[in-house]
Amino acid sequence: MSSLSIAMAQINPLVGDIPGNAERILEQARRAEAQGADVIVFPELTLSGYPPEDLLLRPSLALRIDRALDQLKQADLGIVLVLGYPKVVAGRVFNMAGVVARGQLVCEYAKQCLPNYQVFDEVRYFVPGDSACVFDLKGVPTALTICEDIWQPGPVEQARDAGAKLMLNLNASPFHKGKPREREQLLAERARQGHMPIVYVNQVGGQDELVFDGGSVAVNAQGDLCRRLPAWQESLELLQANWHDGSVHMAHQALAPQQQDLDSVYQALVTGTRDYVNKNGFKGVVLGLSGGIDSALTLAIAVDALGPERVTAIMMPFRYTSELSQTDAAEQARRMGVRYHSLSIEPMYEAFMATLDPVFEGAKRDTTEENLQARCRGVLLMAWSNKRGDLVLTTGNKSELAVGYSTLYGDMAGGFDALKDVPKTLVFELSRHRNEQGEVIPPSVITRPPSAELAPDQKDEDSLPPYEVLDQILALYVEQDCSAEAIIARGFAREDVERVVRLVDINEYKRRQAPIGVRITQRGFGRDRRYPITSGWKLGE
Ligand SMILES: Nc1ncnc2c1ncn2[C@@H]1O[C@H](COP(=O)(O)OP(=O)(O)OC[C@H]2O[C@@H]([n+]3cccc(C(=O)O)c3)[C@H](O)[C@@H]2O)[C@@H](O)[C@H]1O
Ligand SMILES: Nc1ncnc2c1ncn2[C@@H]1O[C@H](COP(=O)(O)OP(=O)(O)OP(=O)(O)O)[C@@H](O)[C@H]1O
Ligand SMILES: NC(=O)CC[C@H](N)C(=O)O
Repeated sequence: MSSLSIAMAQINPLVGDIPGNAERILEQARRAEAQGADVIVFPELTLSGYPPEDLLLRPSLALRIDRALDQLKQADLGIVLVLGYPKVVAGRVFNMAGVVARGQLVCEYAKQCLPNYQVFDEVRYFVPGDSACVFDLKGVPTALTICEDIWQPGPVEQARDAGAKLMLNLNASPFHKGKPREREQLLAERARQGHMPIVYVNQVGGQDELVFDGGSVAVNAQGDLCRRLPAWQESLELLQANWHDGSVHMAHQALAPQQQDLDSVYQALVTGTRDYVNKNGFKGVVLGLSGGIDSALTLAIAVDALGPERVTAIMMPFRYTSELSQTDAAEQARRMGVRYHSLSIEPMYEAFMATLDPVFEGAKRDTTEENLQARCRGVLLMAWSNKRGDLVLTTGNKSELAVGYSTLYGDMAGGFDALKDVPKTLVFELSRHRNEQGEVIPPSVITRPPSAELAPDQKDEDSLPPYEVLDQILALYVEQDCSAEAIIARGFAREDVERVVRLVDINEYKRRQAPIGVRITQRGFGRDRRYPITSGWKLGE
């Protein structure tokens, strides 16, 4: 019998920072070696980060990767490195996993299953591999696979047939609600199918609209979960295995708890916001705090992501802003300990109207005046951003973005929208959930009916179906691709469905100009939903 100590390195690489990622790899490898690990496993495309998108098309890619691999080979490590990188071979790019041992690249495996659905478009960049890679790891025949390879039955069966007794699987598997459970079920099935344990290492952290939860795990050949790393943080943990009677055996070891859905979604929003702000070098964030629930939840996320000292909230009252909105906003800012200012938009609104009145020639009031209020606020927030170097957080939720219930260059002006993929009903649930950990949002913000306060006594539900109904229709239409008729057949009022579906379709132009935000569902308004703006498609079908 011999023992094998496997370090699982759940790291947060920075996309494109190949030298920096090589340093991160070396730092983790030295730590793992000092703890006695034989091998260290990193996530998919460790050197480039995931997804590198069109950086993969840059002419200097091969040179940069070769330089980093040379640095790793020359590092004089006693531990075996298993890492991922894009590899250019005769002008074709492979999504590669490589094993570096004793200063040599001892074997390489090219990903065979290239995901090309939802947010993934690997076929645009990579050529698939066609064979298993089994190498000797302290006497154990060990196979490599990369992320999507494990979502299909082929590569595991192929590795088993090639004699592998252990599988190391490198991942960049983005989060959506429910995904951690889905992955663990899948891994159990694959381990049983391959008759071998699988060590699954995922990356963690935010990358533009994607967020990676980590949640790396190891399952034994029977499909039992033996190890789970904590979600939403970098983690380096050692996994002990024994090799005897021709099999790798793993006992149950520490299992970080699996989170409830609301916890994991909230953490996804916090992680996505934090990494966007930090990785893009912003000092902090600023947002308009209206006393409504969207900006309240966005503020809580920002503070949990960055700490109160990096967050500024600005209330910008107008004649329709209620007293309650102003006291709630000030109270929430106090509870969260953030910088708070109140800047009236009355004078600038009046100045715009005075300029426009002669050319509008007494035209009746409509949404023009409402949008002007939102745009005055957008101008102030962007001025703060320019002067102070803070990123403007917008606050639009998925329901609003779906139906175009927001103002271009007004409340849509900004750089990042934490709630972009969060339906309004989930905004309420998350706000209550956050308050259970400490009441940071004044309860009246959660209990009062939502209003844009752009006209006297305005309520969102005067112009939209109730959010419970709206969100169900949107989930069916946007996330599940149902037709309007199919949604009506499920019992929703024809009038509501036709109106909502029409609004979704005609507001594509607005979403194309919206800031990016954290994707937490299987279908966000981003990389995974690409509709033409100019389109003759009959609405809603
Ligand atoms: N296909 C297309 N391609 C490119 N641009 C297109 C376009 N169609 C219109 N446009 C442009 O877009 C303009 C219309 O968009 P926009 O100016 O945004 O204005 P619009 O969508 O007409 O109005 C904003 C709506 O959002 C509501 N709102 C505003 C602010 C906050 C909230 C809230 O509660 O969160 C709700 C407000 O009550 C109103 O119903 C048009 O005047 C035109 O310039
Ligand atoms: N009086 C205000 N002071 C500061 N910011 C405001 C004010 N009114 C609106 N905003 C900004 O514009 C965003 C959209 O606000 P609006 O009230 O129109 O819609 P909402 O979707 O109900 O948002 P919220 O629930 O945050 O009020 C707000 O989240 C906030 O960032
Ligand atoms: N990077 C990948 O291959 C990811 C694809 C995979 N199905 C996942 O989401 O986990």
